[in-house]
Amino acid sequence: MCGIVGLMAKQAVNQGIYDALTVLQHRGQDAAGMMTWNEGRFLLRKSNGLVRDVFHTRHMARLKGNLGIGHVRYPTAGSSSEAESQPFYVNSPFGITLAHNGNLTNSDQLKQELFSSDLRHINTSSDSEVLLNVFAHELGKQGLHLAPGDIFDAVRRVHRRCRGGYAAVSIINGVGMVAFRDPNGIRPVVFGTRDEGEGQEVMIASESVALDVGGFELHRDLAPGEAMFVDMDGNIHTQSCADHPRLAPCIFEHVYLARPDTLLDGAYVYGTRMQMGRKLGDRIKSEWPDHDIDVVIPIPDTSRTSALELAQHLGVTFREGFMKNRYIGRTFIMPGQTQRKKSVRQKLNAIDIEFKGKNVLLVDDSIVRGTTCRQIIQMAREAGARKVYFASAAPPVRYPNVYGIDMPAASELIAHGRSEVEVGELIGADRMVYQDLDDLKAACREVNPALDEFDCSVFDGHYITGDIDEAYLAELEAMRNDEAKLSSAGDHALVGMHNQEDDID
Ligand SMILES: O=P(O)(O)OC[C@H]1O[C@H](OP(=O)(O)OP(=O)(O)O)[C@H](O)[C@@H]1O
Ligand SMILES: NC(=O)CC[C@H](N)C(=O)O
Ligand SMILES: [Mg+2]
Repeated sequence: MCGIVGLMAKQAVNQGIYDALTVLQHRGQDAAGMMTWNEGRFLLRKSNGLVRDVFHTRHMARLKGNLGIGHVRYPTAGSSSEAESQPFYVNSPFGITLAHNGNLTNSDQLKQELFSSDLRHINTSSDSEVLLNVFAHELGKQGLHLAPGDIFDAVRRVHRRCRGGYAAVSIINGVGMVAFRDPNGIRPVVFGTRDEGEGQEVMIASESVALDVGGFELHRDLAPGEAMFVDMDGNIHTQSCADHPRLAPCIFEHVYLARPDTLLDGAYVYGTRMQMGRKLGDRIKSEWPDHDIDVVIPIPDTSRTSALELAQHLGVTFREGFMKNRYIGRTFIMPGQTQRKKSVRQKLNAIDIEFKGKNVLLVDDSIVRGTTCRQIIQMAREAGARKVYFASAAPPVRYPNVYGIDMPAASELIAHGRSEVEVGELIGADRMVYQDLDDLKAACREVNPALDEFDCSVFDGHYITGDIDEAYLAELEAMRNDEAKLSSAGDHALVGMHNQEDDID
């Protein structure tokens, strides 16, 4: 769940891309990058860090041009080296740059094919570099003069070759901007336009909030398997490029990943989270009608929307019992468990008077590794709570994610192989309440009834791309568990080939 943005405007795009990336920062805090296109040349700045730390005034001044793409990264493949931050670039054919949100599940096989049949070299361990090269190779078959149909044909072959979840935005030197979404629509991507008197300007982004901030009118989501091409005059061309498209978006976007003010596949995330709160309230009403909850307390930030609705639905007082340090980012998407653990207490502090002598129901949007809830329950007890109950607006997370969320190791998931009651005992709760998976789906459908299928793999272990088996998951776990990532942390010292001398500071 990285964030991507593409912008074609009538004036310089650097500031517009920067602003969009800051709005998408919640999708990736590890690295940020921007590639602009100016008079036939690409200009790049990318580095590890938050948007505000990566782009300084001197970088912004050099990122010239009316066309560009940007990325905020939360790695799910390869290393966290700067060299694997995005956008990526390849010189043939034409000169192409690409930014990707998602994760390819057949990237090893593709890498092999790229080398042995397509005569292309992949220089990093990033699956995004693989995706770019597959796209480049397929475009190369279309000849020198690209019509929209040529680009769509190339994307069609990309879909045939690539497996997994992917939303990508790309610039082809001198030709235009391209975006495409995987045939299952797992990862989100939307587009919109703005006209400030000089003609149509186009923005493509992971979430509609980026368009809101830039003053763009949202047109719609890209459909699963659909590609979009914006020519150099700003004309938009779209075409479905998948053989069997079906919409099965990642339901975890609604649970945690996306901002509440985002509209995803026709459903406001704010609305779906409210419905999650109501459904959870219903479950408490039916399974625990004689509950003795005095107060409902959210665990900021993401659970707030559901917790407030749950409290109202139950008719119980809602109170903000934890104060959040606004200068600490999201803990779940931090790279290592030590950092994640330390950050919970740095981020959240209890307000004693809301806990003293009370039976509190703490509500979180989800429990993944259990890092947050274990410490929060402890803090609630230290603050004087009599009973500490815990509710999760999502069902138990029991299976790894392979489509762009960094949950690669089942053994690190607190609910893996455990019942709901066992999780409650392990985290030290006096009672545990989880959302039911059918209720979670129903919560989303209540906001947009057209949403039929979802990728719910982290909850039900069903991988909709059909290519995931035990061996794949075992290999992924071995490669990307926290310890393995820690031992490759020295990768930060790698030299990135992308850096121009004046990019390095
Ligand atoms: O069980 P865990 O492994 O701790 O993961 C789940 C927690 O992590 C997320 O919070 P985060 O701090 O990332 O972001 P938020 O401020 O948006 O809630 C999520 O909202 C849960 O609180
Ligand atoms: N979270 C993502 O979308 C990650 C994109 C890509 N797989 C990377 O690791 O950079
Ligand atoms: Mg949270």
